[in-house]
Amino acid sequence: MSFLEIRGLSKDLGEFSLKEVDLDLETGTYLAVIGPTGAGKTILLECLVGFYLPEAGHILLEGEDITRCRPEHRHIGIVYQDFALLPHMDVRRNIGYGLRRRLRGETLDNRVREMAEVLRIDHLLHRAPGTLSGGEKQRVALARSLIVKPRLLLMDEPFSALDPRTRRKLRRLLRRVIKETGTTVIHVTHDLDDVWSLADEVAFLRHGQLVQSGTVQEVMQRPRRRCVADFLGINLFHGQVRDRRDGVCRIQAGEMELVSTDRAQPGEEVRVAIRPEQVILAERCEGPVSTRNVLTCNVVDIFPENGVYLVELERGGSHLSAVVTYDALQDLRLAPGSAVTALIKSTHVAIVG
Ligand SMILES: Nc1ncnc2c1ncn2[C@@H]1O[C@H](COP(=O)(O)OP(=O)(O)OP(=O)(O)O)[C@@H](O)[C@H]1O
Repeated sequence: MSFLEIRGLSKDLGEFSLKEVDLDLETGTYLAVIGPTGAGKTILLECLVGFYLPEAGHILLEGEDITRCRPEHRHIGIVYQDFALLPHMDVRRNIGYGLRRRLRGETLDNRVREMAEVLRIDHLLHRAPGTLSGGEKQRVALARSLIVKPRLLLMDEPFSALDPRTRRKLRRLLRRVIKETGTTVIHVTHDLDDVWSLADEVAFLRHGQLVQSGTVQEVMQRPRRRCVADFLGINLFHGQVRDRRDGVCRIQAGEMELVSTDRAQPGEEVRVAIRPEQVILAERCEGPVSTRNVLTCNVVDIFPENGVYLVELERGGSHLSAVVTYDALQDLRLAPGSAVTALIKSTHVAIVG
């Protein structure tokens, strides 16, 4: 039995439906839920917290079937992108809100102060939410959710309204607090940095369906479906294993022959994933090199992206993306129509199924 078991969870909202989602989560695991906009990530969280009752399926938390439980009986916390603080209460009362019926006076005050210290907002307890910065509000929202020791903490894009520096600081703080408290988390995000720096596992949703889930390494490095690869910006090819010898497989993928250290049987149909940042570009390649994949390509297009450049290459009708810096772009004199050599280590050609 897993800590959280979601079985065949379906919710029909007319124009959109969540379709038979199955998911298992062990205690203390941090799961990131990713996927294109409108995939149903928020609706999944809202079914878990009890805002929506599913038409079919079950949610078992620590073995207890909570599918039809009222939200307040589930002991599941939720943190939203817009913080959802109570504007007429100061920070102290906001943080202590969930404990107000169980604790009073000094005991409540002490618990609030302890949690505020953990999140480094103890100097803000007297302030009204309206006077806080975005990062401060989000720390108050986290403190308010964590103080009740939820069995499960759900977060819906909690950092999206914050600037990149605040986001980085808050991620570090959150990682520490979550590990210290042993909280199990499901975090919906569009930011792949959240996935890399916080999550143990990832689930990818699309059109209301769970397409792939697994460890961060499995999903982020080895997408098994085209839609996941496209979302993550990873090259994915279909091919057939021609042979396997000397510890490597030779795979024919369209006009490209790729060499991989991963295992597969000769004749097997496989999918192969290559991360764009693991494609090295060179003007030409003369003489022997240790890299097993040396492909002469044409540059189709070049796009700036996050401070680097994405170079779209073509070889015999197959397309391959590579990432280069501005300096490399200049040094190699890359431009649409120019020829370039792509070098990929056989350890970076991942057979994903
Ligand atoms: N109450 C509702 N009735 C009908 N459709 C709804 C309802 N709530 C949400 N939807 C639709 O369901 C789809 C999924 O919404 P959801 O908010 O879960 O997507 P998401 O994956 O969280 O997207 P984003 O990444 O943009 O936040 C959307 O097309 C949305 O318009």
